[in-house]
Amino acid sequence: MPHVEKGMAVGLFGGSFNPPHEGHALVAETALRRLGLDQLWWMVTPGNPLKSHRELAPLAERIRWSEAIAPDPRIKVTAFEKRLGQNYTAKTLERVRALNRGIRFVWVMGADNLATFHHWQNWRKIATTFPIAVVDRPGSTLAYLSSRMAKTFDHARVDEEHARSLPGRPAPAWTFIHGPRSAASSTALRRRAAMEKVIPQK
Ligand SMILES: Nc1ncnc2c1ncn2[C@@H]1O[C@H](COP(=O)(O)OP(=O)(O)OP(=O)(O)O)[C@@H](O)[C@H]1O
Ligand SMILES: O=C(O)c1ccc[n+]([C@@H]2O[C@H](COP(=O)([O-])O)[C@@H](O)[C@H]2O)c1
Repeated sequence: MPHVEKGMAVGLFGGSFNPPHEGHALVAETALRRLGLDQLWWMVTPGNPLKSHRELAPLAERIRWSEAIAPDPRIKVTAFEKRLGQNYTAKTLERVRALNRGIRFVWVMGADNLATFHHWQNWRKIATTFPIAVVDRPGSTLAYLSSRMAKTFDHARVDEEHARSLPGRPAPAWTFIHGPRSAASSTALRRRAAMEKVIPQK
């Protein structure tokens, strides 16, 4: 895990990054700025437990691509979940907390994940242990109206005006951050790359 100093505010941004793109970079920069973070850990997962791994590029490549797209020194690209030998976020966060007392962590994710968050292993435990920042994504702006997580923890929603206070808040506490958006997606990039293989571009 990256080195941290006591009292720091650290965002945890997990993803497949298969491949990483400008949308991810925008989420990272938005989280750093709006949450007032000292660091953002860009956590490349060995594999999302809910997604097929058929098209998943090797971890080493996803790390290398991520480092190239995230030059801000506050962004720490890491894949420590692989070393922990598991890919469930609740378990990862338990380890992160145990090994980093005195750090103010926030889980950061795109709004599309808000809609499916209640399918994650021990999702209530995550939401009652870590503050959560949800960053807007085209197509998922209204996810907070219908998602089970948002409904369950409606009482714990923090106005985005107070987003900077999120790292210090006891969970449950979550906010939805609006701002510049990017429609980029890894699926679209993989499709384009596959097309270019079939029809080589000049
Ligand atoms: N364009 C985007 N805007 C906001 N959040 C995003 C965007 N793209 C990805 N994210 C968020 O970044 C994290 C990592 O996403 P992921 O690596 O799965 O990218 P993806 O483009 O959604 O991939 P795929 O298309 O393969 O599902 C997730 O929390 C996701 O919600
Ligand atoms: O723990 C789970 O059950 C779980 C289910 C789905 C996704 N996640 C995590 O959510 C993060 C975003 O995943 P992804 O594939 O949308 O980039 C990544 O860190 C995944 O490991 C975790």
